[in-house]
Amino acid sequence: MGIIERIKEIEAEMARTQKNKATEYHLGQLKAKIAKLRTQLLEPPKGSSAGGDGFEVTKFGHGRVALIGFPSVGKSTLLTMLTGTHSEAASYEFTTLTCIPGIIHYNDTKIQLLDLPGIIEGASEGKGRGRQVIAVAKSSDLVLMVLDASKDAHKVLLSTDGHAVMMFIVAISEGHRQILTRELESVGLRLNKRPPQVSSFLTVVCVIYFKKKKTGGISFNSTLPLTHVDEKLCYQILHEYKIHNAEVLFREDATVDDLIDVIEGNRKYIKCVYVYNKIDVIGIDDVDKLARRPNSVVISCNLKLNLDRLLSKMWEEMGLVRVYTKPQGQQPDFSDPVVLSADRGGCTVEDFCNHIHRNLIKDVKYVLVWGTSARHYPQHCGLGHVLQDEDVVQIVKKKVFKTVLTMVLRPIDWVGQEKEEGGRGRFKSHSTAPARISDRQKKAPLKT
Ligand SMILES: Nc1nc2c(ncn2[C@@H]2O[C@H](COP(=O)(O)OP(=O)(O)OP(=O)(O)O)[C@@H](O)[C@H]2O)c(=O)[nH]1
Ligand SMILES: [K+]
Ligand SMILES: [Mg+2]
Repeated sequence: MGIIERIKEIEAEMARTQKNKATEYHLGQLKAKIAKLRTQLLEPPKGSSAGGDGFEVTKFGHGRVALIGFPSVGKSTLLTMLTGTHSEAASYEFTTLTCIPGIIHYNDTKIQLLDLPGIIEGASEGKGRGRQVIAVAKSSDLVLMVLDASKDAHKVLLSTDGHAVMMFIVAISEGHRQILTRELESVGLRLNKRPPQVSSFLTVVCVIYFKKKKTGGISFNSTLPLTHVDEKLCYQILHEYKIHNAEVLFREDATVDDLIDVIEGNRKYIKCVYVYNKIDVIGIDDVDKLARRPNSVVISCNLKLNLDRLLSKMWEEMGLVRVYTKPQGQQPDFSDPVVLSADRGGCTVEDFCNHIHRNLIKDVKYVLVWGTSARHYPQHCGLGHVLQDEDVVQIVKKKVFKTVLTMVLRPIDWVGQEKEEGGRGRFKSHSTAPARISDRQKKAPLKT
C-alpha cells in the first residue's frame, strides 16, 4: 500500500472514531502516525534527480515571497504588475506551469517575488504540481495567498414573480483559503503561527521544551494544568516515534498537534498575507468586509487598486531591517543599506558585522548606534545589541583605534542639520552624527 493510501486509511479510522476521554489516546497516536507518513511523503523519492521541471529558482535579493492560490485568481497578473517581469496571464486555468521569478524594488531593498502554478485540493498529495509549488512556498519568507474576491460576491437572481432577490452564494474564497491552509499545513507549513519551540536562550516564548536524551527515561512536566495532553498521551506519542528517553516540559496548555510539531521538528513557520484580488467586480460592502479580515489586503490588478497598500503590508510582514553605513568623516551611504532580518540570520550588531565581512568581527571594539534601537545618540553598543530598521552604526575597531565606518540616520540634510544643532553640543564629539531624529523615530518611544 502506498503512503497516500495509508494516510487515507488512518484518516478514515479517525473519522470513524468517536471523540471522548476513552479514545483520546488512540486518536493522538493516529495523529502521530499520519504526521510520520506525511514526513515520508515529503522526502524526495530515492534515485530521482532534482531539477528539470522549472521550479528551481535561485534565491535573489533580501527576501523571497511566493504567490500561492487556486488557478486563475490573478497571480501572474499580479507578478507582472509588481515586478515588470511578464508572466503569461489568461482566463483559462493552469496558465502558469512553472515558477516565474520577478523582483520588487521597495525601500532600497530587492524582494524576489515568485509566480507559481495554481494549486487545488489534494496538492500536498501530488495533485497537479502541488508538491513542487508547496516546496517553493516552504523556501520563502512570506506567502501571499491570492484569493478571488469575485467568488464571494452576491448574485442577483430573478424570482418567479419577476422581482430581483439577492442570493448569497457561498463564500468560495473563504473555502479556498481553508483548503490552501490545510494543504500547506499537511506538509509542515504553519501560517501566521508562533512556533511551539524556539532556540534555547529565547525560552520565554517556548511553549513546549523538548529534549531527547540518551538515558533516564521520559520526564514529563508542566508549569500549569494541562487540558489537552496528559502524561500518558505524551508517552504514547513519544513511543510512536520510538523515543524512550527525553525531557518534556509544557509551558503552555498546548495540544497534541503542537507536541507532534515539536517532535517532528521540521515545521516551517511562515507569515502569510491574504490578498483578495478582483475587487473591481464586487460591491463596496463586500470589499469592506474582506478588507476587515485579519492579515488581509484587498486589491484589483485590473484597476491597479490598493497595490501600494499590498506592498507596504508585505514590507511590514517581512520585518527587514535596513542599517546604513558611513565611513568616518564622510556622508553616510544611503543608497546601499545592509539588510538584516530577525527570521533569517538575526539583527544584532554581530550579524551586521558578519554581513559586511566575515573577518571583521575580531577587529571590532564597539559600535556607535543612532536610531530607534539606541537609548541616546550615539549609544556605545556591543556585539549583542539588536538593531532596528533605519539604524545607523559606526564601527570602532580595536587596534587601529580609528573610526572606520559611520552610519547615520536616513532622512536628513546631513551638512545643514549638523550646523543647526551642533551648537547645542549634542553631537559635538561626533560631528558626523545625525543631528535630527526622523519622523519615524519621533513616533517610536525612546527607551530610557
Ligand atoms: N476582473 C478582474 N480580473 C482579473 C484581475 N486580475 C486578473 N484578472 C483576470 O483573471 C484571469 C486569470 O489571471 P491570471 O493572472 O492568469 O491568473 P493566475 O492565478 O496566474 O492563473 P493560473 O496561472 O492559471 O493559476 C485573467 O483573465 C485576468 O485578466 C482583476 O483585478 N480584476
Ligand atoms: K489563468
Ligand atoms: Mg498564472
